[in-house]
Amino acid sequence: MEVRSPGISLIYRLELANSVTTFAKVASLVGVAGGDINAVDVIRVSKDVVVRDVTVTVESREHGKRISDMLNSEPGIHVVAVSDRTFLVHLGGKLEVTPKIQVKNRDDLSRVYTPHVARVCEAIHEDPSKAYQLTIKRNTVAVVSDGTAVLGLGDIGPHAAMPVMEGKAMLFKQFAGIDAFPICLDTKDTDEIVRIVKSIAPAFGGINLEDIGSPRCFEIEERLREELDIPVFHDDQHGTAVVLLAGLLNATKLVGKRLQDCKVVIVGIGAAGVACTKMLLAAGVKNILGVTLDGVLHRNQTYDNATWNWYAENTNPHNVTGTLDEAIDGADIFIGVSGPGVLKVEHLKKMANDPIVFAMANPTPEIKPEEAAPYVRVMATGRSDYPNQINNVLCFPGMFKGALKARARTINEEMKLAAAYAIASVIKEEELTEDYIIPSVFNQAVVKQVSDAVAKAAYDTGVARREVIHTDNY
Ligand SMILES: NC(=O)C1=CN([C@@H]2O[C@H](COP(=O)(O)OP(=O)(O)OC[C@H]3O[C@@H](n4cnc5c(N)ncnc54)[C@H](O)[C@@H]3O)[C@@H](O)[C@H]2O)C=CC1
Ligand SMILES: CC(=O)C(=O)O
Ligand SMILES: [Mg+2]
Repeated sequence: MEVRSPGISLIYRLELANSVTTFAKVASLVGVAGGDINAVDVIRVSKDVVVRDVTVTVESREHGKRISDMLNSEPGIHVVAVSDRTFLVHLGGKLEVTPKIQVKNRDDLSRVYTPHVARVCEAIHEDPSKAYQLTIKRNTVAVVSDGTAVLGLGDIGPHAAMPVMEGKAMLFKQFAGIDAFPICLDTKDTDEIVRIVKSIAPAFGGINLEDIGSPRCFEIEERLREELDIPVFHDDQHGTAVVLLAGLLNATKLVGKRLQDCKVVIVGIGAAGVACTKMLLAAGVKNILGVTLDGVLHRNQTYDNATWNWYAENTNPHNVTGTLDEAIDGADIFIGVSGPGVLKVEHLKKMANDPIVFAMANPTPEIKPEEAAPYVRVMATGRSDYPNQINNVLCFPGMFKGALKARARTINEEMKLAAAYAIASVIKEEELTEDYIIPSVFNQAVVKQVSDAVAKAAYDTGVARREVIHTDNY
């Protein structure tokens, strides 16, 4: 397995005194310190000094700081500033609202705004379904979070959640042409979240719930699904489950096992873990074991968490007890949706032949692919810098594109299964390899096939509200 270290890209702005040092000296110092110079720009030249921006890949923030301190201590080198290229990408946020038409004169003004806009308002008042034709509703999704389960970072709050939600909104637009608004709520109260989302729903054709901690996420989604007539989709549950199933369909095909016959161990029985389990049960898998921080969920115990009681009743057919150490014995498939470092090499050695490991915690997986490589047949993570990225971004753009296209009132099981099979089918049987069980996010066939399959499933199951699909409009 080819593994690349992602590294951190830093830009060092250096003032170099001409009489004392040279850029060659800088390059040598950075190289010896383990930095990898990727680019050099001259910012300013004078008789005495040259100011250069030197872009360096470093292993960690600490490594970057050591290089900065080392350069600063050298005669003739002054580190003016250090910027992290990732932070630069986020400067001022990643999104803006752009009007589709320009207001060039009073006539335009009177049409897009008062007085003539009033006629459009009245038309919608008379027939609310016209909101789909005359407002942004038909192609707009709210990405709603309360910041309580952001990636694997936990409850970091609504302000800190914004970069992720802006990122999701960017992906909606880039991959599916859907306009999405990041909305981070400063409340963890279930009733209040339901009330707020219902109140903002008129502007949107769908609601993508994101990074809301479990078990509250289950009730929030369930109530919103019942009370709203637009699709409500908790991405961390269903997006993840759809992509997981797609990956497993291909991985099991590759290793020559029937998914239904596999023993599957899932660690992290939160939003993603519960939904992945339900998806696998729906796909016919019988032997699933769920592992929490307290061990394997089993029927001899009653849990405070209602979902875990359901889980214990519906999984673990042999009523295994203990920890991951016991659960992993003879497992064909490991699914990690928990946190970093949960899976050890010792666990891998106990798995059945041709182990399949999906270590999906973000940003740091349950085991590093380079550590697992000698012991697994198929390895996948949630990250974009390793092969086999099992990430819900393969699902949500196409899922909503299909649902909006059909003007579906909900997203049902059939639409999710259709999406999973569509993602899996992007890779032809003869193309399948250990490092290619799931298509790239950048493969344009993904959104097309997913959205077509989802829209078809919406029509087949009677939840579509649009009579004819005019694909050109989207
Ligand atoms: N690759 C992907 O597409 C996705 C990855 N994820 C990742 O999965 C993880 C969980 O996400 P959510 O389910 O949304 O969060 P969540 O907060 O709903 O659930 C996480 C669960 O994992 C448990 N957990 C944490 N450490 C554990 C350990 N060492 N052993 C057993 N259980 C442990 C927690 O107690 C909690 O029940 C995160 O790291 C997230 O980034 C989530 C959604 C999509
Ligand atoms: C990918 C994603 O949604 C997560 O890690 O939470
Ligand atoms: Mg998420």
